[in-house]
Amino acid sequence: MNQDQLKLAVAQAALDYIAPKLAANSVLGIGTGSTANFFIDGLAALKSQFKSAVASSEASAKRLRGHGILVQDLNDTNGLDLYIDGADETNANLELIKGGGAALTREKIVAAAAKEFVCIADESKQVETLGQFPLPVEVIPMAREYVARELSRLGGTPIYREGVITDNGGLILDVEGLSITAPCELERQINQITGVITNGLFALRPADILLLGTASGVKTLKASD
Ligand SMILES: O=C(CO)[C@H](O)[C@H](O)COP(=O)(O)O
Repeated sequence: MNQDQLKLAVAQAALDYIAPKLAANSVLGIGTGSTANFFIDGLAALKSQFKSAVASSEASAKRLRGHGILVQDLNDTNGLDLYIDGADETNANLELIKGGGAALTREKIVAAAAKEFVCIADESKQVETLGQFPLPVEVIPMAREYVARELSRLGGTPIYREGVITDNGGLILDVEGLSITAPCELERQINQITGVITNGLFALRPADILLLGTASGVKTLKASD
């Protein structure tokens, strides 16, 4: 199976996982990226079984609406039942790096508001220690170089993702060369830097369940399985 086939398989597994949990008033948080897109396309068939979706990006909102799924503003909901999204990296604790698609801040907000976070990823995303994938950090534009200097002091090499402006008007620095052995601590530390909107570590709010696409089928993993 190639990577796209693995992504499709985990998207289908996520649809099977959430289907029995859906109710007429369910509001779903929906992520961003190619794996999430497979999920959104499959979700169209279930649209009569839940109320609405809150999207973690304008791109996902557009795709959801294209399938006739009602998209709500998070502020108009009373929280989310489930959040389904991909990841750039995951470790055994289901701590993640996200933000390869520059949607990390809204993804983190949607994750925070959700009762259950279902992560869907192919096996290339599984690592022992987070940090092989450069850690995205969203910053206020005028703080870009200041934040970059502070991130260098933490031992990383920040690279400005040129030409990218997030849905929030922020910029992205991708921090290379980090070996993240204490993800919660680093997540807090980076968020303390003035000018940082948020960073792509999902350790303080990790996934609750990981559906991992492997050559031998989709595995269902919980933290430290
Ligand atoms: O965090 C994300 C977007 O900001 C995505 O979940 C992450 O980049 C994975 O993307 P893909 O499913 O295309 O591999």
